[in-house]
Amino acid sequence: MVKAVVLGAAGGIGQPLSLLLKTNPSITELSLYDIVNTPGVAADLSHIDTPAKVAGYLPPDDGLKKALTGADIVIIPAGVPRKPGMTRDDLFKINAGIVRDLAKGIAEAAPKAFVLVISNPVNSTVPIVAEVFKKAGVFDPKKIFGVTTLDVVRASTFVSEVLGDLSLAPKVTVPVVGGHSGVTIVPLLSQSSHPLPSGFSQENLDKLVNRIQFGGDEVVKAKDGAGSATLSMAYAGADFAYKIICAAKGEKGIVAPTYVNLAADKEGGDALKKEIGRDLEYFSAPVELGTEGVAKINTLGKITAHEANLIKAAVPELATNIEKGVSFIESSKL
Ligand SMILES: NC(=O)C1=CN([C@@H]2O[C@H](COP(=O)(O)OP(=O)(O)OC[C@H]3O[C@@H](n4cnc5c(N)ncnc54)[C@H](O)[C@@H]3O)[C@@H](O)[C@H]2O)C=CC1
Ligand SMILES: O=C([O-])CC(=O)C(=O)O
Repeated sequence: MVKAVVLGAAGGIGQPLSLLLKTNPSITELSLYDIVNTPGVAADLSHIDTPAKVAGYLPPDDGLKKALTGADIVIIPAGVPRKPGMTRDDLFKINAGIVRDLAKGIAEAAPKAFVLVISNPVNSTVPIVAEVFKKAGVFDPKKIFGVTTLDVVRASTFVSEVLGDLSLAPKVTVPVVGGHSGVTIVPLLSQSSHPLPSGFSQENLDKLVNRIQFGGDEVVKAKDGAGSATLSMAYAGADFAYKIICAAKGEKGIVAPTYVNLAADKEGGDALKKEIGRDLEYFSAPVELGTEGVAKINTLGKITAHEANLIKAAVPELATNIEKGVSFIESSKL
């Protein structure tokens, strides 16, 4: 029995994500919460002939609490998306408060659930969830994840395009580490399961790295004011949620990059901090998932001098983003 909850379920990501979760036969209960429209989305999805029992909730009558009670996994795509010209950090003003209040609800109604944060800016919203949980006395660093899977999905796709064969995309794996915004997104292309063509120039490598780092902007620009990535994000979010569920059920050897509190695995986290040369509290690293969430944080391993420079460039911005999330909760009345 697995109960999955989507907070922000009526939105651009929320709806297709809920659809994909409904088609996942290992989910037996699917609970949809938003400030609008969830009864309709839930009624629609409930006609699909898969096992999950679907229910929609709105804020009145303790809707958040009802949606969350008994949750095994909570996925949060609630909040506003970017428009052209905005950075993810520009979303902090609105999304920080939304994520804080939802985290408070989770800490009260489902403190043991796995929490997957999609809402941007992820580099700051994950610390926000963690700080709310700390204040509530229910913090378990193994169970809170920033979803960076879309960066991994993009890297697989763009590398397979470079290789001239999109049919390779599902098999190409590239660890993408750091965080989830601009230069904090660091693809370790030297560790790609499918190496880049021999003679691939530095100029082309720079272009490829830049495309992975700013893939979100590519979509924001193409949507021209109508929001940011929703369908590819729903795919990525459902994929990561499925990995968490499989690992929770005891499947071994599932490793995925995700943005976590490095205290989740002290030994691995400390080794990673040494590698990156800074005592960051959060970082997206390849994480081995287990029955309790984070089982092991892997280090970056062998990287090139160019990749080391990308990490160096990512670290100060990450530190600022983390601090911003932490101090937001320090100064919030909960
Ligand atoms: N982690 C990642 O890789 C990605 C993250 N995102 C982020 O995901 C978030 C959502 O994006 P979209 O779905 O495109 O936006 P959207 O505006 O289409 O949907 C957001 C939904 O959140 C709901 N919402 C607002 N306040 C809420 C509250 N207090 N409680 C519950 N629901 C609430 C809205 O009613 C709306 O249905 C944005 O912050 C966006 O930047 C988007 C793409 C990728
Ligand atoms: O770019 C955005 O604002 C949405 C996002 O995080 C992404 O697509 O990676």
